[in-house]
Amino acid sequence: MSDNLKRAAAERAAELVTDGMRLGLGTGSTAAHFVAAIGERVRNGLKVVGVPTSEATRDQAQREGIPLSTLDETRDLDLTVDGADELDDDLRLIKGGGGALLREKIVASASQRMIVIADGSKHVAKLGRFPLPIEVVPFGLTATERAIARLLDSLGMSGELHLRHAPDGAAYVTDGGHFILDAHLGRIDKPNVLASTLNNIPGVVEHGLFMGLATGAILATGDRLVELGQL
Ligand SMILES: O=C(CO)[C@H](O)[C@H](O)COP(=O)(O)O
Repeated sequence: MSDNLKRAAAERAAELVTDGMRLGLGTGSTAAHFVAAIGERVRNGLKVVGVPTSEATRDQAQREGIPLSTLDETRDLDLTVDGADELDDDLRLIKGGGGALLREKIVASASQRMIVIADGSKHVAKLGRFPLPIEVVPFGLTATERAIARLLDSLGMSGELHLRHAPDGAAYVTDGGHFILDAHLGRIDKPNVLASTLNNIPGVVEHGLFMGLATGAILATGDRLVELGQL
């Protein structure tokens, strides 16, 4: 996706922000355009407070001069704007390509509205082409991996689980100190069932299926912005 398309979706989302809003600030290259757009508006007098979904977003928002808070101080958010790796017609998402799924899901869950910003190619008929990130505790990694594989098998799904690595070759570690297993499933026929059962496995901290959280989406295609759900 070209950076211009990401920016276009992000700038449309920034138009939804009004004085006094408590914002969830997403993570990733598309969300970074939103944070930049809000930063510019803050420098021009907009009064908002942001709760970042990752240390990377916190650093960027601080550089932009956006006043920040935590979910402990600011429990209810008005609007979260975040990217996604995939979304379907029902606004069900796969997130976590950037590794921030746990905080992203906590922040989205504390928000009245969650708007997804993405390019049109992320809009799919069926979720699962993008590997599903599953955040797991390092302790008992192999046992957790086997339990996930058994669950997938019992749901009639197959696919490989790959431990995510950082560019230096070491295991990728999330902001919460966990590992990520990327589940290469190809397609997810029943995302609701997979989402609820994955959470029952000890060792699984969270997964990248976001069900019933996004309320709207702004998708940038080559020549226009497509809006889904409620903005
Ligand atoms: O879920 C995410 C991070 O955990 C991102 O929102 C997702 O990976 C999309 O990123 P990008 O906007 O860079 O394509």
